[in-house]
Amino acid sequence: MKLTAAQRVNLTSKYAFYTYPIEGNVIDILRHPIEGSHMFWQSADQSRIYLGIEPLKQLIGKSIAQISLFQDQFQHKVVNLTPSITSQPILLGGFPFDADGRPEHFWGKLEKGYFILPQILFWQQEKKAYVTLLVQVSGDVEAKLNQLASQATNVLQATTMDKASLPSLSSRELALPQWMRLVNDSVKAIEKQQLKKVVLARQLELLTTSEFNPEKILLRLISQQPNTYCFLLDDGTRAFVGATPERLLRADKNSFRTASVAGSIARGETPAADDQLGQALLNDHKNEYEHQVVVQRITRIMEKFTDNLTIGERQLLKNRDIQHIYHPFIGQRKVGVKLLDVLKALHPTPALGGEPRSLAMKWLAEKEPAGRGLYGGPIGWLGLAEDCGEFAVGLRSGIFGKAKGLLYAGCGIVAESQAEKERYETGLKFQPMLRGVNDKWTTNEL
Ligand SMILES: C=C(O[C@@H]1C=C(C(=O)O)C=C[C@H]1O)C(=O)O
Repeated sequence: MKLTAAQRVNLTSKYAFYTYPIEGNVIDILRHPIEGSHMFWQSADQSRIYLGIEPLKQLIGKSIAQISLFQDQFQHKVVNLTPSITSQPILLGGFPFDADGRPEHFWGKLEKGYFILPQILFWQQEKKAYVTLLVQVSGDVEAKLNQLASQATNVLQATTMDKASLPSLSSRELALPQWMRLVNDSVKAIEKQQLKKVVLARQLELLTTSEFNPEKILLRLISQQPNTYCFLLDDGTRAFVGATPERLLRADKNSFRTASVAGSIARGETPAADDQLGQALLNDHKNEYEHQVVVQRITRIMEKFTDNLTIGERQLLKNRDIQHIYHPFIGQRKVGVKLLDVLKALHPTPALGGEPRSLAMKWLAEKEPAGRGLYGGPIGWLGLAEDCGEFAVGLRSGIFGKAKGLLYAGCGIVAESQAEKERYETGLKFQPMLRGVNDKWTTNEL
């Protein structure tokens, strides 16, 4: 297959980029072996898919402010703004839940944030697939372009990986008694009115005698979990993989969108049972309170950054294994407000941290049994030329090495919480990843 250039744009005095239409779809490329650092991201409505490989830059352990500065510096160099936002250079990656939180060394280079500026970006919009190549304009540009084009072609033409058998697995809930005690201690702190809400996470360790294949886990998640953001961020040694239902922020030219997602219950086996569970969730005082804490904070923040903020109707967000209370938010961007300004103000919402924010973060950093790495952090893409992009909350996820994986799940604790019920709720939240690792497996077997 030969790539025929559709469009060349000299975006900056330093970079040019070339976009080519390709056949097929980007998800199928995941069936080919991909070496080195790369990231895949698919929006929950599947309207936008990215697969970035061969990074020109890796930005490791950078704060939101530092990534914002990188974007500013890039924008200052822009001499020719592309007419379409779809084929501009983007950063792909994730921020940590809390860079100052408890360490968890298993995350390796990903632990405190990891972004790539891919030279080869496969992307898909409205069912059409493209590849955009980013070339530095110095030296022999033609040779560099040819080199990248042949690398992209090799990936497109590689032989599909075998349908390897599912790995043999064992699992272990880590620090469970300690976590249950922490639920009780958190309830006491809430009763003393030190805290209003805090979200406690725990880990499930997976071990295999063979090797985990993160791409295959991702492919299973894509087919098993419609209506979720599916992602994989791989630095070459560790892969963070997940299928999250929660939008943190989407920025288009004129609007910002976010969502409150909090309050959870299982799915029912029949439509009637499912409906009954959904109604029970909507009518439950504890879950509604957990949700309202999130709505109030998000409203306060979004009012600062948008005009005409609209909060959509309260509804149920249903995923394969779990349903949540949910409100969509949309507002018009105020002039001069950047995506990352809003992201910094929103993260972490009380759906993942707690209320008040700083007290909850201190509580988690001191008391949670393990560090979260990128779990619960923003994961997504950022347009460098035009300030658009989308970040989801990195939930229903896990970090994988060759023979070990760590899954994470959390739940909101308020005064009415009971440790055993919260343990059950986190069990439900492990389920999507367990299914992704091995579709014959459910938490009932833990
Ligand atoms: C913390 C998680 O989920 C978050 C907590 C929820 C809750 O407490 O009900 C619901 C959705 C998410 O905002 C998780 O999945 O790990």
